[in-house]
Amino acid sequence: MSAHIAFRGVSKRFEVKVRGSRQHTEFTAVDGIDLDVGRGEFVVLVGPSGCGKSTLLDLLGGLTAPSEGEILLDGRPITGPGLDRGTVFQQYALLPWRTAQGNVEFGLEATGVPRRRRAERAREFLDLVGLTGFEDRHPHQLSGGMRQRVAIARSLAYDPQVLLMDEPFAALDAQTRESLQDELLRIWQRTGKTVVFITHSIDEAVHLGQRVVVLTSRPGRVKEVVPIDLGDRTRQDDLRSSTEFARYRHRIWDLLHDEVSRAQLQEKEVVGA
Ligand SMILES: Nc1ncnc2c1ncn2[C@@H]1O[C@H](COP(=O)(O)OP(=O)(O)OP(=O)(O)O)[C@@H](O)[C@H]1O
Repeated sequence: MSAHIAFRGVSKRFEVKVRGSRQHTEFTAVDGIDLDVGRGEFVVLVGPSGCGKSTLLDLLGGLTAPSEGEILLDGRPITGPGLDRGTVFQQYALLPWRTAQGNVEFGLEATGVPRRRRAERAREFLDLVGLTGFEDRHPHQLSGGMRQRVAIARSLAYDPQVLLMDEPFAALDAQTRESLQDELLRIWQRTGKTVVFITHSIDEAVHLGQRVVVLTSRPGRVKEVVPIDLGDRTRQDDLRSSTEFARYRHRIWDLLHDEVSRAQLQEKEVVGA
């Protein structure tokens, strides 16, 4: 199961206090976002710090509502959180007192799946992320990469249509990160989910995305959408050192470079204000 996502003129403003006064002012985090993500597509969002990437994911998750515009999931507006969307954050967000198995089952408890079926399903998805044999370990007995695999298994087990990933591999070492990227691509191919993935890493964006959406500095707008045509990445050993990979990396770096400089200037203005 997967779903089509449509952002239609989405803006998000926050009320913020004016420093040194009781007054509030409006702060535009993202502005006029129009974007379609196809069923089963893997889209990566990149942009300078503070450009509104997490805000967009919160909107998709239904944790906040747009100030303008709407987000449609298979044509229906998102009005709140739901089991049709699963989220994986940078921090593992696992329950420390539950085993890997217990954490994955936890995700299923809200869905009304009977207990025995929950256990089977949890085992199935722990197997999918390569954790067979680790079912009974608690989070503190697992490595960072393994914990993130549990988080992915937990999100997939209740069969959401969309997987939302907010820098899920940012806290991991380079090798673990690369192997989890490959694993995620294999899981995506097997499950056919629509994936929206946020990262600060250009390499990660090129490696994972079928399209990379480059956002402008604050307020976040779509600067450019770059289609990445690298074929089936799971079948190529040394993709990251290929010339096409380098070309995409350079293209996105170019697009981001100006925006990052602008974002740094904005930060200086805020600090100096
Ligand atoms: N609840 C809130 N109230 C006020 N401002 C907010 C709120 N949430 C986010 N912001 C502001 O909106 C802007 C976008 O934040 P967001 O976290 O979406 O950016 P980001 O691109 O994910 O940043 P980073 O890459 O650093 O994680 C920031 O300037 C942030 O301070």
